[in-house]
Amino acid sequence: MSRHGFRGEILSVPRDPLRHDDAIRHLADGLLVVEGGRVCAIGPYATLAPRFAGLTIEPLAGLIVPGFVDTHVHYPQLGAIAAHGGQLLEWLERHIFPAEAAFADPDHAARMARLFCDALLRHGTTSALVFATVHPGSVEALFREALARDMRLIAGKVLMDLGPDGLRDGAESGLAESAALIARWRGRGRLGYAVTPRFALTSSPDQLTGAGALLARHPDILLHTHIAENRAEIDAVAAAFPQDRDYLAVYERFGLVGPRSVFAHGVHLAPDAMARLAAAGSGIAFCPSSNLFLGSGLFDLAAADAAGVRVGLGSDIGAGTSLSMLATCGEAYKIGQLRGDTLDPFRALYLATAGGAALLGLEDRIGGLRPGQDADFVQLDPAATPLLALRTAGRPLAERLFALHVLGDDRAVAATFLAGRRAATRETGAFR
Ligand SMILES: O=c1[nH]c(=O)c2nc[nH]c2[nH]1
Ligand SMILES: [Zn+2]
Repeated sequence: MSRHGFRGEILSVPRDPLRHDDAIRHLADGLLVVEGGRVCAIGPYATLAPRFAGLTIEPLAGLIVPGFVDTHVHYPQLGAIAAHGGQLLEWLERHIFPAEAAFADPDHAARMARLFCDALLRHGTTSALVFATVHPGSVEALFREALARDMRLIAGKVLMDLGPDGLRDGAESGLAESAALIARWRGRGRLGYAVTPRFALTSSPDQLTGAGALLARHPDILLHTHIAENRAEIDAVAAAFPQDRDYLAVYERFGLVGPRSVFAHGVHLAPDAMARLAAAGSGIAFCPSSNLFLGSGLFDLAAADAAGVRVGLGSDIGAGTSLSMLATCGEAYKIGQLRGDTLDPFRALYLATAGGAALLGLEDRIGGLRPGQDADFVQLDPAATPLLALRTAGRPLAERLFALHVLGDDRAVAATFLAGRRAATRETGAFR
């Protein structure tokens, strides 16, 4: 197997800085050695290079970080980003359901899947947990594009037998379609499947029961849904499920709350629900730009941390306002400011990389640039714009990183590497 080296400034945060003093790995002049798509070695150039005589070494300017992990994003909503007016339930009806209905057309799904994968890579996102639509073809289209690029995507057909006209499956047919997708795509490339009920309001008890059974039957798949995002949504769930003590209890009753469950938002979870999530080993995708855009509320990261709930970051396009996980870190910081809880830039990078990987059960595979992990990484350009250049020149690492969060986006991603191969550059876009 051929080896290839990359030399540059390398930063990774493989463990949570909140819980580990030595979490930050910084190499001012580092060497990353890749073999067979995996990290073979990583360390200071001066000590590592002599161990790899004859190695082809490519210098990379800027800052090398692990590929970003977006733990909650809706690919069919890419064209509905920045839709004006209305909080969650109204926004879904007005903007999102019509956009998703268009995915009944396989050609549209194929076009949007291509655009989405290209866009993820241009933003430095190499792994993601993705909502498709109710149409099985929307998952097929996404998996085809991700497989062709060797991206690590986890996705699922949306279960919504109580959805609006034109965007509904049957309780049974939706589950059968999910099972068929699992059988067809499991184990191909770096793809994964998530059972994906939209939220408690759009699935019947029969469908939620079946979702729980499907999850129990397949120990390698995830559960991906929304929870406690918006006050009106929570009131509607309480009215629809009067026998359950809170929103989480609905999912608990149907066997949907476990160590492979990822819940988007959790903005309005009471301490008791946070504690139950932690005890179950479930995690939350914190989606700051979405929560601000829809006026949903301010996620309490400190409460999740105190309870011991695993957290990753999500762009939540189309409610989110940027696919960039750099920008998402910046938005998470602003929510922290409004809560009196200052988010450290290294912790933010952890949440956007190894923390997200852990949320998806992929901590051994991605997120930390550790030997043996997939060599998915990003070359950031701290001087991508005149303002970034002004703010980062000669500054300490923490300041440069924070400036990238607040001022950066896809413009600051010079190149994205998948399994050690250049998969996109700022100049050329993504390669197919
Ligand atoms: O942010 C969100 N986006 C959605 O598409 C959705 N559906 C249910 N709840 C949701 N929240
Ligand atoms: Zn969402």
